[in-house]
Amino acid sequence: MIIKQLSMERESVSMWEISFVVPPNHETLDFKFLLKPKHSDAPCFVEEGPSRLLIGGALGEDARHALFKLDNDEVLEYQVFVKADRVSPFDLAASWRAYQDNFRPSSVRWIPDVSINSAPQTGGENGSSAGLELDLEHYVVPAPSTSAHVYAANMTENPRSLISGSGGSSFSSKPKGMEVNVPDSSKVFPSSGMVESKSVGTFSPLQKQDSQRGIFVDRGVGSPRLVKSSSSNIFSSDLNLGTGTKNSMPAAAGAVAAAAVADQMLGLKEDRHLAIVLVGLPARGKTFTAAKLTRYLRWLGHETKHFNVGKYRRLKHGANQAADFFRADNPEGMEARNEVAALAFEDMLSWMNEGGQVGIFDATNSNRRRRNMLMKLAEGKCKIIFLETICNDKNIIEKNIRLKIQQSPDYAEEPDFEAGLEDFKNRLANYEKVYEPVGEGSYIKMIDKVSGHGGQIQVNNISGYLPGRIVFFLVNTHLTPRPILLTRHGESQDNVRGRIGGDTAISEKGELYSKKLANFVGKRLKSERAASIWTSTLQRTILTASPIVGFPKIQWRALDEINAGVCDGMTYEEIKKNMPEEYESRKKDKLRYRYPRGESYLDVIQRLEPVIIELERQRAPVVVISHQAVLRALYAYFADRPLKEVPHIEMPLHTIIEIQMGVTGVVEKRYKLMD
Ligand SMILES: Nc1ncnc2c1ncn2[C@@H]1O[C@H](COP(=O)(O)OP(=O)(O)O)[C@@H](O)[C@H]1O
Ligand SMILES: O=P(O)(O)OC[C@H]1O[C@@](CO)(OP(=O)(O)O)[C@@H](O)[C@@H]1O
Repeated sequence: MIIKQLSMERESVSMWEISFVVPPNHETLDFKFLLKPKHSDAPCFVEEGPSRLLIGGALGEDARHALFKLDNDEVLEYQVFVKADRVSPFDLAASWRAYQDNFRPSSVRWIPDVSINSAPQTGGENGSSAGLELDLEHYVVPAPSTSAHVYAANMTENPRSLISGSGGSSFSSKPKGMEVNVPDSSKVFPSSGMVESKSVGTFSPLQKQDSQRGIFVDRGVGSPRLVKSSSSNIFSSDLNLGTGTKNSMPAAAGAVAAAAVADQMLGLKEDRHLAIVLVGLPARGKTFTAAKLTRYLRWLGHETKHFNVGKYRRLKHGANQAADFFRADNPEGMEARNEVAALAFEDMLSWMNEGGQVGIFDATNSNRRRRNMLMKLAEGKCKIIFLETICNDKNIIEKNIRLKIQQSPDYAEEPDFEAGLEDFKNRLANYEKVYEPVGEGSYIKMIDKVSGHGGQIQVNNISGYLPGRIVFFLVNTHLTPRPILLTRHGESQDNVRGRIGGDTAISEKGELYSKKLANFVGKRLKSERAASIWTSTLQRTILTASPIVGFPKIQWRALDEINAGVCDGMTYEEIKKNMPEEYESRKKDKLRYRYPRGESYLDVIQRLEPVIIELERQRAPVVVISHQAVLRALYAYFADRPLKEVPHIEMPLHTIIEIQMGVTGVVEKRYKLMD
């Protein structure tokens, strides 16, 4: 679209920009121009006169000037040349929504209209018409803040003993060169982290009180009872087998699979805590892998923490240590590095002693001496599995290194990228000289997992439920970038009536969404050959998927909505009235509450584990059309949200959540196609 301003209004060019607005029946594609203040949030103005028409997907040239009456009765007149091969209904609809919302342009659903003063003279390659290609951006709505762009190492545990006031440190001096720009993870992403109650199935003080009063109804996975009773402590107290601490393992009744709980009960004491010790040269994806594994295990209900020795080093010795600090023949550097490694490991052991289950210990740990030191520290306290990441592809390593210079706090204060690069390569060379691949103990080696061929996993001396799951997870994960689109079905007839569960068809509005979704998917995945559409086995998702063509559709029972058991088909009001105890129990603990003869959110998470593994394994895009509770659980995995938040995550109808899995982790984008 080229917009030419009439000469008399030249001075307004810096103040206004033109967009368009479409009346509510925008499917007919008539529209009006919209004059938007360029640099303020003030209301915008709709063009005077009759609507313009979009004919056959193309906007013919319209010689009519666009007239805008401003508040002060001033009239602005523009000559607008439309030069677009195609104007998308999506653009127009989005524009209408932007107008509808507050009668002002939305900075979120930004409309790539052409600002008056940057209009190209003629429609060349760089002309604005390109901006009018169907632009799904118009549907973008803000996603809740996530840690997606935060360097994973910054999200790891804060050193107990290096943080002022926590005491117990072998470092008595104040950290020198204290890193100032390490974001406090709780501030960046308040919800990152763990289930604060330390329990996903053990009773919390709250539950205990309630159960004593006979109110709380626990139908956690581990509970044998279905009847309303003060049953919450049956499972968990029996399982308090005694590390002698207040958070004794296992703490996962109702959350993790029974086999894991059994392992915790029957295994040796030291086997009840697991340390996954990363091994590898710098820039081999250790922190990346550690963060991903932490997210997976937490989601499954295992208490897991990520300890990054780099963070300890930065706090103790400053962020800008040059490559020499990492030389094996620099005794001071070696001592300092071993010291912070030991400190981080001790912190991890202390946390395990307080009930922590899996510690992910993230450092190079690249020679036997260091690993021996860790094994000594772990003796009788936890089981160690080394996880080595090996990469033989020079191009990938080069890319990783460049990414590291950009992301790592080590180079945050190095303005010269090339200087940073050289220093990091020298550091790497220092590590390479003394690197000894793992050959001892229990280990998992990930070799060339990032190559196009998927690489391989080597495993030695691995047993037990959790190590087995970890291996399975690692076998299936990869870094091929691809989008995963999550959406609820279009509005169902039961949604209209406020009834939960059921298996009704979709409403008229739901049908409209199914068409819009099909359009969206067609556009978004138009260049994807191998994408697939996953639905549940319930009508409302299958019907929502039906207008989508050109992609295989798969029905998963695991994607069916939370089973509301005896409450299926009721409204929340009816449950409150007829089964007040059930209603209250759910309100109190929506995560653990299990509907009589139905499921809890924790049950849903457990049954979704194969879905997560399959989503990790797929290399092509996947569209998941499912239900509110199920999508909350899936989303929580990708967004690294703590379990306690899962039942309360907003999961609106008619909105697509796009998860991009790629080299820097998980990035989210949301599109709202309609209300
Ligand atoms: N298994 C892997 N092999 C090689 N590169 C990987 C692997 N996993 C992730 N990466 C990539 O390596 C980059 C740098 O990883 P990072 O975790 O910071 O390295 P490290 O902790 O080993 O220094 C990541 O951004 C990711 O793109
Ligand atoms: O856990 P709550 O918040 O009740 O949400 C789950 C409920 O959402 C509903 C709608 O109320 O899901 P959906 O329509 O997406 O299948 C119910 O079927 C389901 O019981």
